[in-house]
Order: sequence, then structure tokens, then C-alpha cells
Amino acid sequence: MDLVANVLLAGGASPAMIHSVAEIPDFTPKTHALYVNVGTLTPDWLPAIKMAAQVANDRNKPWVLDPVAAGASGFRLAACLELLKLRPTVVRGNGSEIMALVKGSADDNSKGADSTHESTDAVAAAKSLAQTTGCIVAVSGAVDIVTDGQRVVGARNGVAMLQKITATGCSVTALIAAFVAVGPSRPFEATVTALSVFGVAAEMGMATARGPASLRTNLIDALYGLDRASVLRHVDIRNM
Ligand SMILES: Nc1ncnc2c1ncn2[C@@H]1O[C@H](COP(=O)(O)OP(=O)(O)O)[C@@H](O)[C@H]1O
Ligand SMILES: Cc1ncsc1CCOP(=O)(O)O
Ligand SMILES: [Mg+2]
Repeated sequence: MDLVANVLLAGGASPAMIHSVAEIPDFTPKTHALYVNVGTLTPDWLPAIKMAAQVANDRNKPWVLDPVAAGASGFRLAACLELLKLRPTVVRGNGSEIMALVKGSADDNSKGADSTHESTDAVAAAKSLAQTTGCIVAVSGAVDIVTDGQRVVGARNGVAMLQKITATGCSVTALIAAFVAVGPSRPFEATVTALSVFGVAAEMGMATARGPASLRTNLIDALYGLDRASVLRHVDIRNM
């Protein structure tokens, strides 16, 4: 939650981390987008998550799902599949998470929050998930893949060391939610752009990083200082 909230602030958004059913009816209507992350899911939290998604839907607000470690346990997978029925605007996971959602069963070989698949292994799964759910589906990795079930785009910014900082996946999903909040009528473009901007900031931060801890700090600084010219100079988005 620390990195997620700080990435959102650096990107110009205004985060509030809310868990309680007591607060969701008041809080969710005030937002421009809802971000649901199941990273530390418990049975107690699930009703609040569902309530928030329902309020977002009732108010026509976009919402974004990060199915952290979806294949690691039956409980988590079932929860993610229930949440998909509430039709998030965007789902962003790593290769293993997106493949688990499509397979619909927990994976004995799951590594938990980390992926055992390349994003490119999950292109067919991502397209299928987008077609069956109507969501924009993004798969992160060396190439970030975004699909609406028809179009498939690859965004190639980023650095491998992001995998050595916990919650960078969670943070880029949060940034997607922020970008979708700004451009709710174009969630596909907002998703690709958020992934690219996060990747460009990571590349800039990597220039002076000495390891994951300094990259984490530099990433927040680079995102905060990023301007349009730098994004346009570095961004690498291609049709796949
Ligand atoms: N090998 C890589 N090269 C460049 N960027 C990467 C690489 N692997 C992951 N990333 C980037 O790291 C961020 C988190 O992605 P990822 O590690 O796939 O998510 P998660 O933490 O959910 O598993 C994304 O911005 C992604 O583009
Ligand atoms: C380590 C960990 N455990 C539960 S959630 C979480 C963070 C996962 O974040 P990310 O998917 O961005 O690496
Ligand atoms: Mg993740």
C-alpha cells in the first residue's frame, strides 16, 4: 500500500486506501476510479471489495482489478472469478495470474505473487479473457501486453529490476486506474499509456540506481518529474 499510494501521488492522483464496509458507501462515490487489489485478501475483506465494485458500477465509475497471485489458492482464485463477474473496466496481472483466471483452477506450481510465465506466453489467454468478460486485459512483463479481445498492443518500456521491488505490479495497476479515471471513455489507450509511463519512469530511475532500494526511490522521483517530451522520446508501443 505504501508504494502504491506513493506512485499514485507522484503521478498526480489522490489515493485513499479503504477496506471497511462501514466507509465504502460514503467513499466510493467520491472517487474517479476504484482500484481493487487482492494482494492481502482475507474472507473478511471480500464483502467490502464486492460492495465497492458494486457501488462503482452503480455510479458508472471505472474500476480496475489486480488479481495478485490468483492461481496460488482456491479461495483467491474463486474470489477473483467472482470479481470478474462484476465486470472490471481493466484487469492487469502477470502472465501466470492471467493464465490462472482463464484456466479457472488453482495452480500447484504457482510461485505466489511472482510469475512463472512470460507475458508473451499469455497473449491467447489475455485475448480469451477480454472476450469472455468484456474487460481490457493487460499482462505485464518484459513486454506489457494490452488487449480488448481484438486489438493486441505491446508496450516495451521498463527494466527487469522492477521484479525485485515488491508491489511494482500493484503500483502499475494503480497507475492504470488513475489514467482510466482521466480518460474513462478510452480505457484501452489509458491502460497502454499508464504501463508505458511507468516503464519510462523506471528506465530513467535505473540510470542512477544502485539496486532495488534506490530504484524504488528513483522510480517515484522520475514519475513525479516526468514531462511530455521525455515520455514521447522514450515510449515504445507496437501492435502485436
Ligand atoms: N523483464 C522485464 N523487463 C522490463 N520490465 C519488466 C520486466 N518484468 C516486469 N517488468 C515491469 O515491471 C512492472 C511489474 O510487472 P510484473 O513484475 O510483471 O508484475 P507483478 O509484480 O504483478 O508480477 C511492470 O511495469 C512491467 O512492465
Ligand atoms: C508480496 C506480496 N504478498 C501479498 S501481496 C504482495 C505484493 C505483490 O505485489 P506485486 O504483484 O506488485 O509484486
Ligand atoms: Mg502482481
